[in-house]
Amino acid sequence: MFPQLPSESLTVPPSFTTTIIPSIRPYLPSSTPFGSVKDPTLPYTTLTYASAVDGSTSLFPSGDGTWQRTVLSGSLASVPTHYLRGCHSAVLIGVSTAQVDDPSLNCRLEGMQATEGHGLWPNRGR
Ligand SMILES: NC(=O)c1ccc[n+]([C@@H]2O[C@H](COP(=O)([O-])OP(=O)(O)OC[C@H]3O[C@@H](n4cnc5c(N)ncnc54)[C@H](O)[C@@H]3O)[C@@H](O)[C@H]2O)c1
Ligand SMILES: Nc1nc(=O)c(N)c(NC[C@H](O)[C@H](O)[C@H](O)COP(=O)(O)O)[nH]1
Repeated sequence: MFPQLPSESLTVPPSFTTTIIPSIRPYLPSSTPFGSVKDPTLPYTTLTYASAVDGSTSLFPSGDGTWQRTVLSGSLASVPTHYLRGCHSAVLIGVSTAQVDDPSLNCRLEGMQATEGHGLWPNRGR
């Protein structure tokens, strides 16, 4: 059994504000001047994921045939995840993630306005 991903509000460590935010700010949608975007008619997209050392993003138990919610990262890694959620208009996930994780996809970072979940996922008939 894996522990649940943390659902409480997340405290921002001072080092995140002083070192991490300045390094990712140039890549955020709100900081990117239209002139540097190749095609401004396309959505500005940021890819974020957690992976194990072998590159896996989730357990897929053989015999079962379904994805399984798999906790790979800790609460410290949740801080940039939620910061990015707060900087984007929507979060796109796979349909299996919606089925297996039932994620809230909101921003629970202290000091950033808490947003309602605003996830999108491909339907593919499910
Ligand atoms: N670690 C993370 O950061 C992270 C993030 C989100 C979800 N997850 C986990 O991922 C699992 C579900 O993932 P999902 O929602 O993307 O599943 P999904 O089944 O909805 O989507 C996977 C898609 O990838 C396609 N695909 C499979 N192999 C391919 C290949 N070789 N080339 C091209 N396309 C291929 C499939 O046809 C399918 O459409 C859950 O267990 C969830 O917990 C992990
Ligand atoms: N950062 C991160 N570390 C992980 O170990 C892991 N498995 C994910 N993957 C995404 C995860 O599977 C969930 O779908 C959402 O992180 C849940 O989102 P909520 O907290 O409910 O808003 N993401």
